[in-house]
Amino acid sequence: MKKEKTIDLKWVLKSIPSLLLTAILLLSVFSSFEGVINGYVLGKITSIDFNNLNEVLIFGLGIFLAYLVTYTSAYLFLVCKQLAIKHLNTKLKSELFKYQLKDISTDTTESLNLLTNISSQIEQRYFEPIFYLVQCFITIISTAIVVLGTNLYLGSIYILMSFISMVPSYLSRNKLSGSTKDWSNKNNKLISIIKEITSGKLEINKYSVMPAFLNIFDKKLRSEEGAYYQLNHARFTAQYYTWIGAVLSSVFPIIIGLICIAKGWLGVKIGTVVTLSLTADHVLGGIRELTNYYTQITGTKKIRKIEYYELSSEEKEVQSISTPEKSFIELKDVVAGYGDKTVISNLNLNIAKLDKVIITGPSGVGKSTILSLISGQLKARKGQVLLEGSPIKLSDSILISQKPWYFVGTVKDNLTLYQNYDIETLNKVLELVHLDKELGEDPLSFVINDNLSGGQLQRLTIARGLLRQRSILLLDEITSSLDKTNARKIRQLIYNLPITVIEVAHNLDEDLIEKGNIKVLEFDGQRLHAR
Ligand SMILES: Nc1ncnc2c1ncn2[C@@H]1O[C@H](COP(=O)(O)OP(=O)(O)OP(=O)(O)O)[C@@H](O)[C@H]1O
Repeated sequence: MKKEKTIDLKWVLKSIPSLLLTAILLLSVFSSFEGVINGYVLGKITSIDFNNLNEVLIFGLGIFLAYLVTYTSAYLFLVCKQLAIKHLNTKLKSELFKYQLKDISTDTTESLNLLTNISSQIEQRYFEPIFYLVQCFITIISTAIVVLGTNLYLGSIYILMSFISMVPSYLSRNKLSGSTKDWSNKNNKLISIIKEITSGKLEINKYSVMPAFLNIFDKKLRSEEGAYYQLNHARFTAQYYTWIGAVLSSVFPIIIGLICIAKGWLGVKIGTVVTLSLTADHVLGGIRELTNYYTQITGTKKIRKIEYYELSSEEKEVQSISTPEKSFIELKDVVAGYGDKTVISNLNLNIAKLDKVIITGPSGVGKSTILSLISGQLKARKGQVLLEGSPIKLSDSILISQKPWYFVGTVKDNLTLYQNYDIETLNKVLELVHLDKELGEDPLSFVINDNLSGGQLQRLTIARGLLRQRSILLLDEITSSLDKTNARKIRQLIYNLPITVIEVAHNLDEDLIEKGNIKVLEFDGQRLHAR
């Protein structure tokens, strides 16, 4: 099921503790005086009585405290902002990782790109600007009060004209957003090719085909760098138009002010124009910065939209459908495929409880696709995949592939996945998969670190599933990377397990098939025939 999560203002506000948010707002107010404090102090100096030393000293102390409060607030604002960003980054990365884990269709490259590049882009171009935008907004209000207090009419003209500078960034936001997404896609492709080449460097060197791969790498690199250049070019162009807007918005009010002086209108004096031009610059500057931050924020719209495909909730109550008594796993008129391609059409299959079934057939006909359907990884486009009459779930089966998953850690951790199980149960499953005697005196404490064979890892994965009492074991070509002896050993083990087994295989062990009463089904791409 396709889902979407957007990192937006509501998400940001919910992620920061309210006390910290209040502190940031208050500190923004106090630090906003930075823009007007010089003008205010210089203005006041003209009205001091220099014959009164007390008044001079009180004024001196007053301005010292005003500067101290303003700049201490500016410092504390930065500290609190960074603390808030720490909260946001932690939540963002942990949520992104969570979505990546839910989404079985994404690969490692996409996950890495999201957790590193995209999250740092969101930090720098969304989280940071939000705080500066708030600070700018408050600065604009406090300076606007001073400007309007100097001359209401001309001051209003200065402020209204400053909005011209917002137009270019508003117009360029879509272009910027598109360029950001384009760069992100190309960067994704570059990371992907780096991963592919580095993981295959042994083969590449063995067959002396490095130049061809370097050529592909160069092409992707050029494409990514080109997109990065286009992104920055779009940013600078937007910035240039913003500057032009800002120039127009500061020159027009000066001209109007000068006309007012010439005509003797609105009580404007040369001093008013000078004062307004000096202080109003901070309103303008604030608006210019505000539009800049606004441009950055809107430019991240596409990368803040996280799309993921989640399997439907496993806990959801499912409606039971009546099925023939013997049927355990049932595929009913199933249609399935990938993208535009249909691989399975109207397939029917019934497997009884504890059956041991091998599915064989030509390469590429869809045998693994049948396993993906039964494992719950792939959803049928039409028809039903049922377990005892209810839709099959991801958690109903154990799926073993050629390359079993493990992590560096003890056998116990790899079995329990940090859940609580008693030692006796753990030893029992190790015994079932014959791993109890191969890993030294204390097999549960054995540390796995690239030191187990493919077959041992497959058996460890089976034990992991047996521990969780899964009733179906799905095997996808597990013996293709094992030698004959090991392949036979693992099959003997599997065929004797008290659960339902479905194996996809090319190489069959006819001896075991006969002795174990194993059913062999041949898939020709259309139907499954008993051999
Ligand atoms: N994730 C995927 N995305 C797109 N197409 C896929 C995907 N997985 C498989 N296919 C395509 O579906 C078809 C069936 O693939 P599948 O792996 O099920 O066949 P198979 O019979 O198991 O093949 P083999 O015996 O070679 O492993 C193939 O044409 C394959 O290219």
